[in-house]
Amino acid sequence: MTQALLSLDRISLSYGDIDVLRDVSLDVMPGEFVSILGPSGAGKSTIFKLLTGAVAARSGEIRFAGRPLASDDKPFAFMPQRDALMPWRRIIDNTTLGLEVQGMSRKQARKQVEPLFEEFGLGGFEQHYPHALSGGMRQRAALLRTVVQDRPVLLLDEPFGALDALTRNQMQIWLEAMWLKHRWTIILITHDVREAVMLSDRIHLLSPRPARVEQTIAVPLLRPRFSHPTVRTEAAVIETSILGSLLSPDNQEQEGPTP
Ligand SMILES: Nc1ncnc2c1ncn2[C@@H]1O[C@H](COP(=O)(O)OP(=O)(O)OP(=O)(O)O)[C@@H](O)[C@H]1O
Repeated sequence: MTQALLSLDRISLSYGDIDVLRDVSLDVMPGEFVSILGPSGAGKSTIFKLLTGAVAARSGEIRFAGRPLASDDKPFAFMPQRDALMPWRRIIDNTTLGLEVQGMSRKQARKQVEPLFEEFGLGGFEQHYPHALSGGMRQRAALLRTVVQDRPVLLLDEPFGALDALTRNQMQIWLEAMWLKHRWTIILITHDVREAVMLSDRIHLLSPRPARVEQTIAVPLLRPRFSHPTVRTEAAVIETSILGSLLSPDNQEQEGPTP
């Protein structure tokens, strides 16, 4: 059996008195597209903060490639909810930012990102500023900045949450095509059940806070999914079942005060 690339084993975490994660266990296989789905405030973004070292667990273990994750291990490239493009930097220089932070010169970093602009649908926009780009283009630029860091795992925190429905759908189709080509290991946080079903190999469904993994759902649908009419029908059945779990009375209760 293939070894998990990443595993969280019984992770618990609090912010002061607020219990956020309680015994969260999940794993991600190499090259897998995994989603984390759960109610608002459950603790989804906290899992990414934990992986990127912004917060520490009270108990439990994170393992990466079979070893406990050390504090100076940096196997994750993180794309935040908002694109976080710097308005005063041209798109090319926004996409080099992650590499520059790692210590690469801007000149060298530009050489690395330039060949990828066409593939990310940004060809010809290298010298533009972010305000001149559509919402979808800005998200692709933010994803390009994340991908070029060449880390083993991409952490995408609701990357399409702020987009209109049509652009969002186009971005999902594009992301699946890019994933099929590159086979990145992706963890996607989303509120959108259909998005999780259409994109993921597996979905880790969180309970309300304090979060634990309520269910892990395999999505064994053919790919590419968006161009298969029968896949859409099968996806709708999985989506209905997940919505049933999320909306069940057990899943509506929150423990303690909402901060
Ligand atoms: N720095 C912090 N200090 C105190 N409480 C926090 C802090 N960060 C997050 N929280 C609380 O922890 C809980 C989990 O937050 P988190 O952002 O991880 O949830 P989420 O599932 O990503 O939410 P959403 O889907 O709404 O983005 C929330 O109740 C939030 O208010």
